[in-house]
This record gives sequence, structure tokens and C-alpha cells, in this order.
Amino acid sequence: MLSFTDLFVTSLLAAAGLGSALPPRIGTTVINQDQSSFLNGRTTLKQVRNPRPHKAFNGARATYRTYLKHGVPAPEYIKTAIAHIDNEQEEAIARIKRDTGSAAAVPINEVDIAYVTPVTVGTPPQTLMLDLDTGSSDLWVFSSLTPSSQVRGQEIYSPAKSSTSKLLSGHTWSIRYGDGSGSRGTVYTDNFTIGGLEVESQAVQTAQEVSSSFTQEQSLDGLVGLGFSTLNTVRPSSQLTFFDNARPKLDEEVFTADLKYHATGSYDFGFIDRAKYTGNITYTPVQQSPGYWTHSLSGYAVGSGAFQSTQIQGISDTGTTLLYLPTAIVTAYYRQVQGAQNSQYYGGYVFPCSSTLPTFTFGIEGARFTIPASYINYTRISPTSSTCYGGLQSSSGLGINIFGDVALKAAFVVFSGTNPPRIGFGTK
Ligand SMILES: Cc1noc(C)c1CN(C)Cc1cc2n(n1)CCN(c1cc(N)ncn1)C2
Repeated sequence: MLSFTDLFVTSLLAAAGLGSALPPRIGTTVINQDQSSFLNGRTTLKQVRNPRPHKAFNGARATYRTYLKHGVPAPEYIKTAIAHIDNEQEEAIARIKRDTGSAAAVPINEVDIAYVTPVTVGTPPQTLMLDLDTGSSDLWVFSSLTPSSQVRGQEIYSPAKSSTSKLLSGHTWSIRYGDGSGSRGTVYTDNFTIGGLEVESQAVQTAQEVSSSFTQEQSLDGLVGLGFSTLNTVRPSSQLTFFDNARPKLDEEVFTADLKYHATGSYDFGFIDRAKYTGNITYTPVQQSPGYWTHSLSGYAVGSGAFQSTQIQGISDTGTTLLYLPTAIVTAYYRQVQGAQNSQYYGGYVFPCSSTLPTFTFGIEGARFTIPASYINYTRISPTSSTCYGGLQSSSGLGINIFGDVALKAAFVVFSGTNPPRIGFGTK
């Protein structure tokens, strides 16, 4: 039984959060409020993390306190050192980046010819569906300046309806893509958002002319170039891509592509979503000149055949539909396909739609990514044809190997804007 004095002292100490200084009764276990315990005259104190948010440790301040504690005047340099460390800690906190974005990548037709992503331009926001394209670096849109004869169902951007649009006076652009399609026009700057990530005064290239293949593509309102800004065609001064403009405020200087076969995938900016891949990301260096995401594959395998280790340099290009590799590799692949032929008439490798296709595996450093046969059985020549067109074609006419959507949708791809840049592939 505790005496009045015992109780008084204990309650004072407990109120001070100091637990009880009283010797424990032998044989009883006393648990006080900080989960410490006393048993048989022995004390066990449970250490808990300080729940209060606190600034990083400032060593100079600790030294200053030691001087004070021992009654010795602290030298001036200690006092200035405290301020130096405090400032650097404040700046570090300010530098902690916090912006990210995430948006859908929607196939525009039943054979995944391209993927479009909802974006908003201007104030109030105008929503367009744009093709995020790592193989080019112009952000251009169908607009109120596009002749109506060239607009067929596309959403347009009207700078006149945006209170934040500004004409980039005297600037023009003109782009031609690998398939001969193209567009040209003038330039505005305006607020531009993808998946909640906003860039103020993004260069938005307004089309004054588009080629017929774009007019015919009613689900595609333009492109967002995610190549390196060196490829941008705006003159007299080239403009930065959305990613280059967003980078300074991104948590991580990356964007990722999770394209899917006949389904909606996603693009993320500023973070790598662990839920979108298994295992680890395998990175390989990127050579950023002349402005593509240029890197090498470490080799390939056809079906269950042996992996052929050979460096294959090319570009990872989300704006290109198919996979284009050296003729020798493509020939080796279609040699395994009953009835396959390289048709001049159809402009590439075709085969009977009923043929069984092997998978195709490509290497990134030591990692292996397998493209299912279904991705390579790309499409019928026509809805009633029994002849099918391959998703793997020869790059010989292109002068460059292109790892397009047929390959990229078989992996989770990290485009890393770090210095030096690199590209990563993860299994999904
Ligand atoms: C072709 C094609 N590709 O996607 C779509 C949509 C089409 C259909 N076509 C009717 C219209 C068209 C043509 C192109 N696009 N859209 C998208 C950009 N293009 C690229 C990008 C790039 N990085 N490399 C090569 N071309 C060419």
C-alpha cells in the first residue's frame, strides 16, 4: 500500500512524464505510461521515437550549447555556422520536389495504331486527346487556326478562348514524320496539364496545316513530343518539351510508359509506380544525340530458340506503332512462320492469319522481355482478308531500328531524364 507521500511524489513525477522514481515493490511488475516496466528491482525503458516533427540536427547548435553549458563563450564562427546549417536545411526542404502526374494511355483503334492521353490547355481548360510521342519533340495541336477542311472530328485548341494564352510572335514550326505525315503552324504559350501535372506557359504549337493522314485520324488531336528538346522544330528559337519544362518540380526526373495490348495503359510523370511492374527495373544508357531515346538491346531470341547476344542500337519510340529491326533478325523470325513472305505488294512481312507465330524476346542488359505472339500478329490486311501483317518489320529502309509500341507494350518503361539520361525496363 503506497503512503500519501509516495502517491504525491509519484503523481508529480508522472505528471512530468518522468515515470516514478520510487523503488518498485519486489515481485510486482509496474507498467507506467511510457510502457517502461519495473520487475524485481530491474528497470526496462522502452525507447520510442520522438513523435513531434523536428528539424534536421544542427551540429553547430549542439556545439554552441556545449560551450554555454560549460560557461565558455562560444567563438563567433560557431554562431555563423549555426546560421549556415539552418539556411542549407531550409533550402533543402524548399528543394524537396513534390509534383507528379498520371494519365491514361488509350488505344485509338482496335489494333493499337497509337495511344492518346487526355490533356488540358488554357484557361478555362480545353481538353484534347494527344499522342505522347518519345520519338519527336513538338507539342502540336489541331486548333482554331487549322482550316476546317482539314478538321474531321478532332477537338481543337482555341487560344482566343483562353485568358492565359500568349502568341509567341514570329515563331513557326513544321514537322515531318517517318511515314510522310506532317503538320506546320504558329506557336502560343499557355497553361498545359497532363494528369494533374501543370506547366505554365508551355509552348503549344497550333497547326495551320495538317497532312491528310492526320485529318483522317479523328481520335487524335495532336502530339506531345517527349523526345529531347533538341529535336524541337520551332524557329527562330526552339522550345522545350512538356517533360523538360516539368522536370524542375518533379519528385523524380522521370516519366514512365505502361502501354497495353488492346487496353488502356498509363503515363506517369515524376515517380515510378512499384505496382506497375514486378522485380527490378533494368537500366541501360541513353545516347541523347540527336534527340531520340537511343539505346541498345543486348540481343534477341525467336520463340524458344537460343538467345543471340548482339548489340542492337535503336530508339524507344512510343509514337511508332510497330517494332522495326535489322533484316537478318526479322528474316530469322518469319522463317519460323508457315507461309510468311516479305511482300513488296503489302510493303512488309505478311503471313496467313491462321499461322502460329513464335514469341520474340529482346534483351536489355542482362534482363529479358518477351513479346507475345499476339502482339506480332498485328492486323488483317483488310477486314475480310486471311492475310495478316506482322508487328515486326525490317528497319532496312529506315536507317534506324525503332522499338515501337509492339515492343514497349511488353514492358514497363522508365524514361529517366537524369544526367546522364538512361532508360529502364521492368517486367509486368
Ligand atoms: C502511322 C500512324 N502512327 O500512329 C498513327 C495514329 C498513325 C495513323 N496515321 C493515320 C496518322 C499518324 C501518323 C503519325 N502519327 N499519326 C503519329 C505521329 N507519327 C509518328 C511518330 C513517330 N514518333 N514516328 C513516326 N510517326 C506519324
